[in-house]
Amino acid sequence: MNVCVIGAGYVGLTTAAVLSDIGNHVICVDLDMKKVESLRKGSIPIFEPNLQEIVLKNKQRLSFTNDLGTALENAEMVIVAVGTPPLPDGSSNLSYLYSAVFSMMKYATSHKIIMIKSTVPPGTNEAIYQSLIDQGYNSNQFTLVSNPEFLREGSAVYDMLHPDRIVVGLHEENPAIIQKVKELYHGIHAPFIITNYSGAELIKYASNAFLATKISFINEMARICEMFGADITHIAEGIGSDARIGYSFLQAGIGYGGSCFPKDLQSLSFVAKEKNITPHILDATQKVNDTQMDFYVNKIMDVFPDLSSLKIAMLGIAFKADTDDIRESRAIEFIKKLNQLGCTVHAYDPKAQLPNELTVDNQQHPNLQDTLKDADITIVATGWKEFLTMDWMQAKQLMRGNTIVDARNCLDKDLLESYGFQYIGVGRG
Ligand SMILES: NC(=O)C1=CN([C@@H]2O[C@H](COP(=O)(O)OP(=O)(O)OC[C@H]3O[C@@H](n4cnc5c(N)ncnc54)[C@H](O)[C@@H]3O)[C@@H](O)[C@H]2O)C=CC1
Ligand SMILES: O=C(O)[C@H]1O[C@H](OP(=O)(O)OP(=O)(O)OC[C@H]2O[C@@H](n3ccc(=O)[nH]c3=O)[C@H](O)[C@@H]2O)[C@H](O)[C@@H](O)[C@@H]1O
Repeated sequence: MNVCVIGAGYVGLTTAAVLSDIGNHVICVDLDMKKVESLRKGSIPIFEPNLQEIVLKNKQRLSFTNDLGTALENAEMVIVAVGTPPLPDGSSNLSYLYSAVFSMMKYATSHKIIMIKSTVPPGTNEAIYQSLIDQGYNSNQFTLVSNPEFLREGSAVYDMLHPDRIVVGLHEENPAIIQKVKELYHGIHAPFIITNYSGAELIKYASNAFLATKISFINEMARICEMFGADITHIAEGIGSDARIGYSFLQAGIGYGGSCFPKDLQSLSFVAKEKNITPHILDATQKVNDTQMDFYVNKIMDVFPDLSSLKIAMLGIAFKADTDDIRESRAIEFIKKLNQLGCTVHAYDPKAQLPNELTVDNQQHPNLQDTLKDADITIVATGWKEFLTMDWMQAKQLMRGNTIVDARNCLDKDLLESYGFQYIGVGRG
């Protein structure tokens, strides 16, 4: 199928690459000239495992442009994957989405299936549909389909090739369009869930909210574990072995970050409150997440009441391992908090960069050795494999102090203690 993807970010670029890999002809359009130029040269502007390879492999079927008109010429389907970032009041900024949909309709000279992949609050697809009708477009010119995306950064290519489900939200029953969506994803095996627009929108929000709630739940349990000398990793194993609960998303730590969980929970809470529903669980989930950082900071300050003269090494800047994305990164929040307490932080990440505003008070190093040298405390804020497998005995020799803060509960506590480290995790007995 001939497809146009609007937006070449984490989702748009992965979508374009994977759809071309399974046989579609894809033109990906982005407003960002630099991004498009770099993609045309075969260079991927983000770090995402296997994405570079798949883009290069499919260059016969995958191209990039800034010109929406050209991108639309032969496209039967237009997939919209632009950002829907949070506004200060917690609601979603839908201006990029509206702008993308309405500018593409101005250029369209034939019927287009418009597939909304961006994450949007319930009611958005219906509102877009109505706006298009109000502006005089009709069903001979467009069919609007909601198709939320469930990929994770760090495994985006794999997730898109192996989804647990493909959700399709429609305005009304439309077997021909369902057939087209199946054709688009030909070769990808997953159950199709067909629903209406708000059903699809809410499946997406509810999935993220449920996963975030699992994280806040285990973080709250970790706090309780500390009071009773229990180890949260045993609790996670014990409850996870119940198939009704499952093992995933039960890793306690510094809380969830990233460009989606924080914004999607805020946005869902916002629309619920607008409809006079009090979102008790969503609010509690966010409250636990917002206070988890202080829980760690207080534990550190119990050991070091004055942090101001200490050298702190921060391993991990990205919001999680295997990505360069620093949006809503808890590691960055941690650094800001430590700066407020008078510390300078020496940071290292295999792929992510400190934002400019933090390079005034802190330093980023190109390797672990320089970061750890003479550190009083080392904080592991992101579970990169490099940190899990590094030689901690050597790290101890490089450091001045012997305190390890495991902000992801991802290290071997017993091994570190046997090396003479003082280990601070959360809920570790
Ligand atoms: N990042 C993720 O892991 C996931 C994100 N999502 C959702 O997907 C959407 C996109 O997220 P990301 O890819 O992370 O965003 P992003 O910020 O990485 O990429 C968005 C891209 O859209 C481009 N853009 C904006 N307006 C445009 C327009 N009118 N025409 C052409 N290009 C335009 C921007 O220049 C940017 O390159 C969001 O709604 C997000 O919530 C859903 C699942 C996973
Ligand atoms: O809508 C989205 O954007 C995406 O959001 C998440 O994906 P992502 O944000 O890439 O990363 P996750 O692996 O879900 O991690 C999110 C945050 O939770 C934290 N986390 C995760 C799991 C866990 O057990 N504990 C925990 O603290 C991570 O460190 C990270 O900060 C969802 O997992 C995807 O399904 C969804 O498509």
